[in-house]
Amino acid sequence: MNDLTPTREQRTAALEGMGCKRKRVEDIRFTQGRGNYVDDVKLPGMLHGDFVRSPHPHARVKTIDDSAALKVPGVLAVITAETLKTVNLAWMPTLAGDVQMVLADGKVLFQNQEVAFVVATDRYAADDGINAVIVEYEPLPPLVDPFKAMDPGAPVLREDLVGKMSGAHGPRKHDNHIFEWTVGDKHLTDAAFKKADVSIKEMISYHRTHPSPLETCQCVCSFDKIKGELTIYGTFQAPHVIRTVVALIAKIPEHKIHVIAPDIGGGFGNKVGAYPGYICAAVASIVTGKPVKWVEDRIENLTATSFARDYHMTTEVAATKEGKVTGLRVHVLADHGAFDACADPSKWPAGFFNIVTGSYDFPTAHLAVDGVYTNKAPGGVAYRCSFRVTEAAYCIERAMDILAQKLKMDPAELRLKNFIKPEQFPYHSALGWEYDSGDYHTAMRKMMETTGYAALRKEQADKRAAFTRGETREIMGLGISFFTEIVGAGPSKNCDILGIAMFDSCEIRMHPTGAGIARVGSKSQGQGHETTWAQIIATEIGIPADNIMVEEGNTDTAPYGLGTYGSRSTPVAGAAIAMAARKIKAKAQMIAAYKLEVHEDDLEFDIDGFRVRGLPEKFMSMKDICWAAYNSVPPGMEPGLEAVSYYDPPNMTYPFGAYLCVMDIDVDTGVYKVRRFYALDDCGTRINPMIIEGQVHGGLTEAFAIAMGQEIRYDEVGNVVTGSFMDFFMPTAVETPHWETDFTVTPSPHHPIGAKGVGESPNVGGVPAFSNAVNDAFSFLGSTHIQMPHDFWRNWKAAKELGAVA
Ligand code: PCD
Ligand SMILES: [Cu+]
Repeated sequence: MNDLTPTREQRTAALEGMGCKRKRVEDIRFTQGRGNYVDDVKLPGMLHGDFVRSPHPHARVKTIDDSAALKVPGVLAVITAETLKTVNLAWMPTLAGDVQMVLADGKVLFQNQEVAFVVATDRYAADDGINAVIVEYEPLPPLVDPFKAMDPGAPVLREDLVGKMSGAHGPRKHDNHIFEWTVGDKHLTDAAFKKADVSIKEMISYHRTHPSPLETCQCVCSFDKIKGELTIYGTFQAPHVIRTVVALIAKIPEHKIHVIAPDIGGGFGNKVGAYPGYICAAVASIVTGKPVKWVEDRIENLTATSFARDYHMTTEVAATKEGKVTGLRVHVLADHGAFDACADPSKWPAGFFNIVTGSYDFPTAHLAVDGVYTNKAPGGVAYRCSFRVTEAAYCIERAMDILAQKLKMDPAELRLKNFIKPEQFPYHSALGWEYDSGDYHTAMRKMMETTGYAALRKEQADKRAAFTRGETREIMGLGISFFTEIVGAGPSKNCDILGIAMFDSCEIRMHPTGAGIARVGSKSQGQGHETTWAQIIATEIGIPADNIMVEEGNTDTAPYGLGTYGSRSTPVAGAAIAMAARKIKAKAQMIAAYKLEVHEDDLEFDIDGFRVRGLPEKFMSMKDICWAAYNSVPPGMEPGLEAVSYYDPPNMTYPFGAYLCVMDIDVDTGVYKVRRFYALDDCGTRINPMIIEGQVHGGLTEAFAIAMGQEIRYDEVGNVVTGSFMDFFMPTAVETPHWETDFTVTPSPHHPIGAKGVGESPNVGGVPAFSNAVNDAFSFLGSTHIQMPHDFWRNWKAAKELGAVA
């Protein structure tokens, strides 16, 4: 060896593999305005479609008169439910087993519901056309309050379901009832409550909100009449699922449908489902023979394509007087809006809400969820949380604080006392999950030490005393959240979408010169998959990440995958990538053995190639093996170096974290200041620490938004009053707090590289930390639970109701 021979460290660094803070390769195009989004797709002769929407939350549609609209210059067609009926597309199936109107069929069920689709030569003409369509409505009484949905005299919303006393998830109790879902042991839980020394009961609501990605939902549909082929460019988090759904409902053979999800400007769950715009643009393209673009505006996005949360959780915890939890009972009233279009795996009507026992060792628990229809937009998407996990984490983390308050115990101490212990993993929860791994005590103690938790409590006690003496008008809150996420849907034994098992896939093809392409079934919306997927391959096969091109989103080239949401890409697609890489490596080893004239078993992998055991100078680099794969493979072996893997995970992964929010609130104005926010995340093996940090920053910012003001609100007659960023809180850099991030590493025992998801964790853990901080600040004035969102006005109102403000 001479001085120019790279060291092992240098060889490892050159790969930029797992653990490296590799710069995001996709940002080169994004930061130079060279991204290719759906709105950048401009096809020759392309038309534009836009919707006539209902001003009423609940009304009968008497007539739709399009004669004036068709006279508007540039308007070519007006599509209504009647048009769609001719192709059997007036209604579409939802992911939750319900059906949904594509365009109003006799009735409208929420404000801004799609009523007619106007197709024109440009967007302006389409808009003029919309204004010229005359719709005659007969208003009906709106049902806004979910608690009144099952009243005997409640207006019946879904006339198509009248008399159907059973739905996709079992029996229905009322015409406005969708399902009841129960888990756990009711009998044992009731017994635990009877025996309990202490118990708490609280109605904890997680208000309706919306993911509102920067780029709204959109598509371009182009039907080629001669070939009978439909190409759809769209903002899809799950392109293959869209292809299958289109094949099933439009009866076009699946190989004649090309779905392409180009660059996506944020998804956050909003782009999982299928919306009327996609169907209408496709039908319009088939009818006109021209490509048709549909791009929703901000108001349409906020008010019509999906929502998140809207869970009303009556929560009870039983405990001993020493603070050991003995039982959990939760009833959820879930407001699903006008159609059940919840984006969950098919068998899970309330997603994975049964993770509600959280990080604690509850010997017994019982959960019941009732889903109801109201005159609100349909949806129920995850919004940066794996299928109702943020609702569950909020529920249990608020409840633990309320219990601590009742027991007069420190909430950190109460948590430490009840955590699942490291030796209990794999842990079987009372509500049916098997937690793969965790070390909660270590994470919690690290959080407490790093933040100086004890000193902060002391400061709080002093401030409270000063407040009581009238020396200050500021109160201080410490918001702890210790969450357990469940991500990586999922094992095919219990997770599917419309019958398709939730595996994921990767195909790697190595080229002769030591570069390659990896095609994956996931679809990045900003997460940085082009960067991180190449890092996994780099470490696995010893080819620099820079030499691996990652491609996602084109259903013609990518292997079938279930897409990106629920932080499933790392747990599922990430595993498929590692497994495909290992197949490449196994073949490479055979080639190297042949070339080095040794037995395969005499070789060991060494960073970027294979070395003969005991003969360190006999080495063949991966790069050279790639070349050999195309000219001198062992006799009988097929040339080439490529592999495919479809990975069905044996279990979910369970990331966790310990967060602390330190907040000061001025009682006279309700103005809060987030003094500190510390977030420790454990996502197992870390692929790219810089991307993880970015994910945590983004997720915490959304958590901050949700907890502190963001809300989709309806007035009492069903008008949606938060339809723009004037009213819907979207924090900018000005409001956003400073984030302190930290980590521990507890690998997943079943994942090939030990990684768990992380993208959603900060939202799941963040919301309770903020809310607990506000509640903790006010608790000494006598409150137990103040409802989110905690904007200035509500804080001031809370202070007033608690007698702190005259
Ligand atoms: N351990 C680990 C984990 C992870 N990672 C990284 O991180 C990321 C993320 O991941 P995950 O967790 O796996 O996830 P994903 O699947 O990929 O994704 C999803 C998520 O993601 C998040 N994030 C984000 N970002 C951005 N930028 N954008 C967006 O849109 C978004 N979204 C959000 C959401 S909402 Mo849902 O849908 O609601 O359910 S779900 C979600 C990527 O890149 C990866 O690779 C690493 O590195 N390591
Ligand atoms: Cu969720």
